[in-house]
Amino acid sequence: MAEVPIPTCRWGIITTGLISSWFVADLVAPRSDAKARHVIQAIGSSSLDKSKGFAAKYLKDAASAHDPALYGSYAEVYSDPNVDCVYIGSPHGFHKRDCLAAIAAGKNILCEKAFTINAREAREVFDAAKQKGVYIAEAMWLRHRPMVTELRRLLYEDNVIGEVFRTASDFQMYLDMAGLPSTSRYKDIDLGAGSLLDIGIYALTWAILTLEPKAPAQREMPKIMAAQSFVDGIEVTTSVVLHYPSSGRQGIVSSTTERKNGASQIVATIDGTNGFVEVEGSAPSHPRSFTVYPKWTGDEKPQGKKYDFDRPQQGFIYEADNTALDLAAGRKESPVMPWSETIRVMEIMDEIRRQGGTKYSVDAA
Ligand SMILES: NC(=O)C1=CN([C@@H]2O[C@H](COP(=O)(O)OP(=O)(O)OC[C@H]3O[C@@H](n4cnc5c(N)ncnc54)[C@H](OP(=O)(O)O)[C@@H]3O)[C@@H](O)[C@H]2O)C=CC1
Ligand SMILES: O=C1OC[C@@H](O)[C@H](O)[C@H]1O
Repeated sequence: MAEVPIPTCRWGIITTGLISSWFVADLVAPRSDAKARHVIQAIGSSSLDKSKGFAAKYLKDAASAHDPALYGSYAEVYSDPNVDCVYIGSPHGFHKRDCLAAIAAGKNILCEKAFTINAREAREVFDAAKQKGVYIAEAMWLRHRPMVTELRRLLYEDNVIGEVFRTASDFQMYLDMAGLPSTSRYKDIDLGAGSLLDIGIYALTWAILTLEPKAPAQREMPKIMAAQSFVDGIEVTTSVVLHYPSSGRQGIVSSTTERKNGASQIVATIDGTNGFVEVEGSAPSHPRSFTVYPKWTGDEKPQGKKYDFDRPQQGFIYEADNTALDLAAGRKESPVMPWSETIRVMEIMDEIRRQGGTKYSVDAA
């Protein structure tokens, strides 16, 4: 039988920081059941030396050996005709700037979360993408995991825990704020510092994914009650209650950079009238498996059924494959994370910040 060709995506990577290293490492790792082929076509950084160092470190053993073009600027990546899609891994405070520059050059884009600082910036970027006719999507990689699709099927088609009434998710990541330089993206307010946009967004995503069965195609704006705490002007803890008027479902969503997730490996809990689900992993961004339990009525925790999933590297390959498939199909939006859903998430976070008190300078614009 003739082999069905898989699409190839030639990526231009913007920045050489942590997330770019994770993304690239996953893309070049060998695998057998590839839905798409990924080529690291170009790397753009604030300095050529950093691009060279990044390529030497993360691409030297790559099975898909391909020498990327190495640039000492982002603009050279945007104007490289061999780049199909730009991956933006700059701090969130620069996402609008970097997206608009790539769009102006006619490039397709996968941009890290949080997509922008606020919903207004996100709308501006999507308007520009629409006018230019390019693809753009927020890299909310959690939504692309096969585990999430299976969990939602079990919750809302098989109704394995009865009526879902509540989800709780907490993202804890200890940061030694005093020890960080003032230029760190975790500390510089103009880069988008604060736990909500950085890690709370994952806890929020777990609530949306498990409380709204048909999102993003059909969704409901929850009522929001939120509080935030600050150290030296930077938000370090956010707690939110979401309440969905039509179903009564509640989300309890929180994030903190003041405390490390200790022994707990539970990153989200979903409660239903006949049972509950615990999602296991090292953080809400890194789920590993989930276990479906019957209703807990006695003293002992009941026996659950565990659903384990393949863990190809960190799991960035799912969003990368879907981006390549979107581009090959000529789509301008990701069906997994469409523009309207990114805007909705930003609007929820805007409201949390309005109640909690986090203000970024661009909010005033
Ligand atoms: N999906 C996920 O799991 C993760 C997503 N992220 C997201 O990725 C983005 C970047 O995070 P992360 O990689 O951890 O950040 P890093 O600080 O590790 O890297 C950011 C990179 O952006 C570039 N940059 C440009 N200007 C600045 C500046 N003024 N200060 C700092 N960096 C600058 C630098 O690259 P250069 O010098 O090469 O231009 C730098 O290496 C954030 O939006 C974050 O939310 C982060 C971690 C995980
Ligand atoms: O997205 C993220 O997940 C993992 C964290 O290390 C990081 O700060 C955050 O941006």
